[in-house]
Amino acid sequence: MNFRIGSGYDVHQLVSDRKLILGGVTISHEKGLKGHSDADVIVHAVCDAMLGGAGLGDIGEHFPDSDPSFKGISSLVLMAHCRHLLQEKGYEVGNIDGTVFAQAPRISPYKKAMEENLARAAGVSVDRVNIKATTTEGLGFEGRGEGIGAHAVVLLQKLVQES
Ligand SMILES: Nc1ccn([C@@H]2O[C@H](COP(=O)(O)O)[C@@H](O)[C@H]2O)c(=O)n1
Ligand SMILES: C[C@@]1(CO)OP(=O)(O)OP(=O)(O)OC[C@H]1O
Repeated sequence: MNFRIGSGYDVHQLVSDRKLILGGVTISHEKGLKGHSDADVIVHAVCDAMLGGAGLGDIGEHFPDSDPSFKGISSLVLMAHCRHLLQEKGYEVGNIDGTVFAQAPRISPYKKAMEENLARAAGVSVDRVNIKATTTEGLGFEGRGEGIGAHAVVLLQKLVQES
């Protein structure tokens, strides 16, 4: 198979005593996301899409939250590891499309920096990464500012064998 596709979804709770890190960018906000790692919800969704596309399970299976070595870790480090797992299966990232569901803060000023960080971790050029954001029009847990959700789709392509 030359191509495979994966999807990922994640949610983290917004709490007062944490930094808000999205796509590897620290964003000034009164609350941050709670988690064992840096709780970078969009990177987690991308990791799950990478792993799912390759038939490699999910992020919690590879990086359990019971493991102290992952406490506070940058999720971009976990994503770079996912890239190596894909390589071992003979795949590389084709493109990444992700969506952040957040009533606040405004994500658009940070999208470019997020795309650059994700591209670096995936080992692809930045034109292969797209990050979108949407409010939920005040509805649901994201709309009430209780948490942030993220969804991602990742295309995987077969690595070209060098002759
Ligand atoms: N946290 C967010 C949410 C949305 N945006 C940008 O606003 C535009 C409109 O969003 P809707 O809620 O009406 O879908 C859209 O272009 C989003 O990129 C944002 O920057 N931060
Ligand atoms: C990333 C990991 C690992 O530190 O922890 P969290 O930051 O809590 O994130 P989550 O999306 O709940 O699950 C994956 C985890 O095992």
